[in-house]
Amino acid sequence: MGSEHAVLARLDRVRKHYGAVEALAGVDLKVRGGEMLALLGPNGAGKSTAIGLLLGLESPDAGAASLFGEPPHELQARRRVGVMLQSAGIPDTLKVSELLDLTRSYYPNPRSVADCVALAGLDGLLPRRYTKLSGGQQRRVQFALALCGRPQLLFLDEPTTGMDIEARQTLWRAIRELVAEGCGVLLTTHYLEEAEALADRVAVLNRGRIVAEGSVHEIRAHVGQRRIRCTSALPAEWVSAWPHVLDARRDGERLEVIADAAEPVVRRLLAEDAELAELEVQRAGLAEAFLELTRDSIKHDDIKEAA
Ligand SMILES: Nc1ncnc2c1ncn2[C@@H]1O[C@H](COP(=O)(O)OP(=O)(O)OP(=O)(O)O)[C@@H](O)[C@H]1O
Repeated sequence: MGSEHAVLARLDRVRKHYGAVEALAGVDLKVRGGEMLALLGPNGAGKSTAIGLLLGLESPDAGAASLFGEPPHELQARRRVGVMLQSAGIPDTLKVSELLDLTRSYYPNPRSVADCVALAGLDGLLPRRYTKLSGGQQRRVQFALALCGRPQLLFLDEPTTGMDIEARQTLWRAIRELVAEGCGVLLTTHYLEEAEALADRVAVLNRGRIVAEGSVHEIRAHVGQRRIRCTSALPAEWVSAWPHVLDARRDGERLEVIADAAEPVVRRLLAEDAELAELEVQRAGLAEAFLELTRDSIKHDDIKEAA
């Protein structure tokens, strides 16, 4: 295996409790070079805890965390990492240019200011005071600070929260460029389209457990749901009561049906409505897969807890 896909960070059977809360309940995770891993999960699933352990900000109760094969708190390992966390802890009296110069000075071979500005979309922001920037602009500066040391591994904890579409697309472009250069990226996000657009692999965390892991395609394939769209006058409430139909809704003339099997539903749609047109059947997206996976595991846990 080339160094490109070497494992840069890993959790091995990691458990972490906060009092009675089991934040991670035996998690295995690997982040490789030249790859983006998206860590998805509902609020409180354990995503930030996993990142905190990989960065050495927290210690596991059991199992092991490692960064470049070393304990994560080792300075040598941490120098090779760029981090964008939800709480930034940035000194707020400085201008953006001063923040960038200061952070670049920590690294032996930093990226040029011009590169950082281009990658993070900081045009016009360098002379501005960090505290006076909008939330989305501050996130862009945090991204520049995360990448200015030429990290081999980037941790991005909900990086695009508060960004407008253009800023989000600039960040996506930059992330793709960094991954193509061989950087490993661990991304957490609540925007599933972000994971769908960027991730090579997805791990879904729920209640401290990995409930699914694989490519976006594999995660989608985990669930058998199909999305059926057509132009039809059939009432959505009626269709939603048919066998195999999980949900049906109307958007103007278009009827959208989520089903656990496409063929019987399509046959009945065609039989009930001779005028039906523009029929499309798709595998459901990551959002549906994610909801189903996390819903199933909640049910599963509830059953186990009740037993
Ligand atoms: N320092 C702490 N003290 C006590 N409980 C904590 C602490 N940090 C996290 N927890 C709890 O551990 C669980 C996992 O939290 P974590 O922040 O890792 O979730 P998350 O997946 O990052 O959530 P979000 O999407 O809301 O950011 C939650 O129940 C949370 O309340």
